Amino acid sequence: MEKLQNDLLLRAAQGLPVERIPVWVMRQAGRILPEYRAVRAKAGSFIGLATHPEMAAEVTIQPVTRFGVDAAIIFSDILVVPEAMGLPYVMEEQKGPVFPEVIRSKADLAKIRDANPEQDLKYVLDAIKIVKKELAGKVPLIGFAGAPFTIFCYMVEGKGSKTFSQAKKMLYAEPELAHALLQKITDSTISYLKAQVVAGANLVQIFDSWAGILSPAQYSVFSTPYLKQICDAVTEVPVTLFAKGAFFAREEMAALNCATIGLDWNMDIAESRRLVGPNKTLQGNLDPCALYGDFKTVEAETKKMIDQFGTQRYIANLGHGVYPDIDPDKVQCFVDTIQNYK
Ligand SMILES: Cc1c2[nH]c(c1CCC(=O)O)Cc1[nH]c(c(CCC(=O)O)c1C)Cc1[nH]c(c(CCC(=O)O)c1C)Cc1[nH]c(c(C)c1CCC(=O)O)C2
Repeated sequence: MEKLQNDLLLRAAQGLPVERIPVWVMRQAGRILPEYRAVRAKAGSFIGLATHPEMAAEVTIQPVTRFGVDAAIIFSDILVVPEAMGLPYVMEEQKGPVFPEVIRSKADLAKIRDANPEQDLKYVLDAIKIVKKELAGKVPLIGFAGAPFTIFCYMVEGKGSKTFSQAKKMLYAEPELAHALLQKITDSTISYLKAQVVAGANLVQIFDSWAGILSPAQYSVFSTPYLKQICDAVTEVPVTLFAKGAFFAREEMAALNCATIGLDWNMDIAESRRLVGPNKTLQGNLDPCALYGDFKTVEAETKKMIDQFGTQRYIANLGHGVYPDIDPDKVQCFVDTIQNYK
C-alpha cells in the first residue's frame, strides 16, 4: 500500500480520527484559476484538454499547489462514459455539453456498447498515473463518475435542461427501456471506476447531479438500485455519493455500501446527521454563492458550517461546484478557515 503524507481525507472517509478537518472543493480544477485558463487556451478546447493526459494532469495538480487542499480530483468529465459507450459529446462554448445523437428507442440502445476503459478511456487512466507520480503521495487522488441516472439524463435528453423532460418521459412511457439503458450505463461505470482505482485513484465520488428532478418514489426505482450496484462492486476504495437535490433519499443512501454522503446546501446539517446515522462520513455543504461575500463573510459562513458538522466523520466542501467567476482568494479563505479551525 502506498504511503500518503497527508491521508486526512481517507481517514475521514473511513471514520478514523483526524487531527483537523480535510477539505477539497468541487470543480477546484477549472475556470476560477488563471493558470487553468492558460493551459485550457493551449489545449484549444475543453475536450482537447481532457483527452491530453499531460495537460489534464497539470490542471489536476494546480489547485493542490495553489490552495493546499487535502485532495486532488482528476480533471475529466462525467460525459466521457457515454462517449466510451459510443455516444460522443461536443462541448459548446457558453452552452455546455451537447450529444448530436441521443437514445430514445430500442434501436438506439442497440447501437451503444459496453465501455472498455483500458481502451476507450485510456487517456483518463494515463492522466491518473501521471498525477499519482507527480503528487508523489502528497495528497490522495479522487476519481469520479456520473451516477447512472444523471448520465441517462444526458444520453436521452441530448443536452443540459432545467427539467430533463425528454429523459423523464422515458421513465413513464417506456420504463423497461429506461432500465435497460440504466443497467448498461451502470456496467460501464463500474468497470471504469475499477480501472481508475487500478490506475491509482484513492477514493471515488459518484455525481448524481440531476437527482433532484425525481420524486422520492422514482428515485428509489431509477437511481438507488444502480447506485447500490456501484457501491457493492467498488469495494477497493471508499465511495462518496453526492446526489444533488435528493434530500428525500438521504436515509436510503445511508443504507448503501458507501463511506461518505455529500450534502448540498439545501440539506440541514443536523437533520442529515440524524437521517444518515453515525456510521457514515458527511461531506459539504456551503452554498457556492457564499464565496461572493467579503472575506469576513466567507470566514463566518464557513465557521458556522463547521460548528454544525463537527470535526470527525466530516469532509469540508461546497454544496456544489465552485462558480467560475468566484475570486480564487475567496476559495483560499474558505480552505484556510477550515484548515485553521480549532
Ligand atoms: C453535470 C456534470 C458535468 N460534469 C461534471 C458534472 C457533475 C458535477 C456537477 O454537478 O457539477 C463533473 C466534472 N466536470 C469537470 C470536473 C473536473 C474536476 C473538478 O471538479 O475540478 C468534474 C468533477 C470539468 C469540467 N466540465 C466542464 C467544464 C467547463 C468547460 C471548460 O473549461 O471549457 C469543466 C472545467 C463542462 C461541463 N460538464 C458538464 C456540464 C453541464 C458542463 C458545462 C457547464 C460548465 O461549463 O460548467 C457535465
